[in-house]
Parts: sequence; structure tokens; C-alpha cells
Amino acid sequence: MKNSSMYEFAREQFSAVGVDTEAALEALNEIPVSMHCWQGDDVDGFEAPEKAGAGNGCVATGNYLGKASNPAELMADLEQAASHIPGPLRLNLHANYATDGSPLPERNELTVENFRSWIDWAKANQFGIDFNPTSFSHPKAEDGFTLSHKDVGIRQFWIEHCIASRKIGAAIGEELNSPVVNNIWIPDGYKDTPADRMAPRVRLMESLDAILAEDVSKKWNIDAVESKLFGIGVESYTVGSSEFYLGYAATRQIALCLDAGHFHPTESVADKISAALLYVPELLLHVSRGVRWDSDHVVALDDPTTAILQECVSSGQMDRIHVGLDFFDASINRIAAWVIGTRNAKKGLLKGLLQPTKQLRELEQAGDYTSRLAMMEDARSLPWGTVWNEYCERQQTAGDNQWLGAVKRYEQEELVKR
Ligand SMILES: C[C@H](O)[C@H](O)[C@@H](O)C(=O)CO
Ligand SMILES: [Mn+2]
Repeated sequence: MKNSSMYEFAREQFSAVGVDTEAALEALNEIPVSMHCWQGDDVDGFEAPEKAGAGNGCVATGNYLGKASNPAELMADLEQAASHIPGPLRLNLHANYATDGSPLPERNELTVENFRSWIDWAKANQFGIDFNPTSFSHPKAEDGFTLSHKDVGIRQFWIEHCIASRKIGAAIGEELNSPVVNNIWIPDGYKDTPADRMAPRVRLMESLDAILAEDVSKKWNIDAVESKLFGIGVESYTVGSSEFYLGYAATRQIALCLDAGHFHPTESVADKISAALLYVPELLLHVSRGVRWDSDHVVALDDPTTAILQECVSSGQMDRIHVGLDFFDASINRIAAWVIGTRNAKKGLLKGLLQPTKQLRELEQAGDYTSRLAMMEDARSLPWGTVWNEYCERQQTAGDNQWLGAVKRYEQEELVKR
């Protein structure tokens, strides 16, 4: 049976529970997903090799062939991945991926011109760009402290880097006519029990205030802050904890980043969305998959991930939520990792858009929880996969089970040469 006939049948089934699949497909096409550049090279970046790894708060494990090691390779790999992903995409760029300038300036002196090739690439490929200061993998982050460092000189260096990143974000946003989400994540914390939990947090708060004090266009640069529960070597105390950043983002009215891997494994990140949005203007999601810990596995279409993405759309707050990805798996083909994870994020959004939300809310309002559960559970077996394949077809992108061959060919033709 052709997918188009199957789609007509699926459309009727959704329509029977009050869901308009055409409206869902239109809405899906309005939600960009920000693909992170760092899946392509295990978070290495393009700076001097001696910097890579120093004070690195991110661990990619595996040694799959074909890692990108220069801008041309990373851009080609991104294009290969994007060709198998339907709908709008953005590029989530880290400051240590600066391409232009020889030698590259220190991080606190970076300017938009150091990212000129990325801007040209984004224009050519119709991507928006998001940005991140890189406060790790650097000699000044070697002891694991940056914006909360007790040394005022080191703190100042990272403050200047974050200010430079905000200016870069605003300039890119204006040039691409698409605001840049600029997300601050720092690795700061202690392996062992601290004697003073307050002082580093006061320093972090003051550093962030100094960063935000710089007048940068709010129209083109959206500031976000990302919390974390713990990291390898930072098991006992993270300066930028969830409570710290929720309070900070709420009081400074900036965006809060929720990384799905940065909470206790039994916490529901989906449940945090509506609560946080009462107090912060916007959210950035780092869609990721923690396996036992913040392992940054490729996004799967598992229940917790689906719940997060469903909640984004069913909350009716999608215009205040930015969807970004954050995983890095070096044990499998890196391009396939991007394709699988990004398609899954989009599938989760589609599943949310295909939920009979209005009807479920009416049942809830009427106190008919039996029917609410029955409808919610029956909705799970509606043929959303057929609607997804219709979307892929309309976007001239391969449907499920049809894209991997091209990625394997690219591996044989390009990646093996590296
Ligand atoms: C590379 C990213 O900035 C990083 O993954 C950060 O977002 C994070 O989640 C660190 O655990
Ligand atoms: Mn993250």
C-alpha cells in the first residue's frame, strides 16, 4: 500500500478522536530543532590541540572511525545528517568551534568575524544558529572552576568570554534575522564535600550579573543558563545547581535550560516545564538521554523523552520553548547519531501534536478520569508513524528505514579516508 493511501486512513483515525493531522504537520514544520555541532567531533572543537581535554566537563566515549577534525569535514557531515532530517533545523554552535582567524584570538577576545564561515554556511543551508560560550577544555578551566573561581583574574577571563559570546550571538542573530539562544553552562564544582557551599555560588551569581550587565540586544540574543546535578569529578557539589539557576533565571528574567540528563534519573523533566514557565520567560531544552547518569546517549523515542516533547506542545507554550539537542556518542557512526536523535526529537513533537489534548482536558475538567485514561492509552496505538512518513515524503526526506543506506555509503566514500 502506498504511504499516501495509508496516510488518508490514518488521517481518518485521528479525525475520529478530534485530531487534525494536517494542522499537526503544519505546526511541526514551524518548530526548529537546534542540532548541536559537538556530536560530530566528540566536543573537541577547532582550537589548539593542547587546549582540548583540559578541564573538560564533557566525556564522549568510543572511537568510531571518521571523526570530523576541521570545519570543512564538520560542515560536510552536518549537511549529510541534515539531508535525512525533515523540517527546519538550527545549528547549535560552541565558541570553541571558531573557524576564522589565524591565529584565533583567546576566547575572551572572540568576535563574530571568527565565526564568519559558520554564518555563511548557515545562510547557504537555511539554518538558524544558537551559541554557547565554552567554559571548559581550556587551561584556565583546568581545576574545574570558571565563573565561580576564587581567583579574580580567572573569573574575569570567563566573564569576558561570556560577554564576547553574547555579542557574537546578537551579531549572528541580527545578520540571520533569527534570534540566537545563548546558553551558559559551566563545569564548576567539587569532587568531595565542600566546607563552604555558599561562597562559590555568590561568586557565580556576581559573575553572571557582570555578564548580563553588558548591554547586548535582547531582540537578537536570548540569554539562557543551564544547571547540572553532578559530573565526573564533580560528584559532591555543583555550583550551578537546579535551584541556583531556577532562582537566577526567574529573578533576572532570562531563559532556563533544562537538560534531560541533568536531573536525578527518577525526576520527570516533562513536569518541570509548566512549573518553570510560570517564573521564567523562556525555556531552552537540551534533549538528551541519560543512562543511569548524565551519559549523553543519543536521543531515543523512549517514554521520558516523548513526555518532554509532548508536554512542550500540549502546554500551548511552544512559542516560549527552544528545542536543542545535547548528546555525544563516539561509539557509533556520528552522522547516524545525529539523524537518529534529531528525527526522534521531531517524532516526539509530532506525537505531542497528534494527541487529543483538547478532548483529554475536557474529560479532566468534567472529572471523568476513567475516560481520560482510556483515551490517553488508546491514543498510543494511533498510527502516528504513518503521519511521520507522510511528513518525510512532503519534506522530500527519506522515511523510516530508508536513510541509513546513504549514511553507510557516506561512511565508505568519505569517513574511511579520514
Ligand atoms: C557541550 C555542552 O555545552 C554541554 O553538553 C552542556 O550543555 C552540558 O550538558 C554539560 O553536561
Ligand atoms: Mn546540556
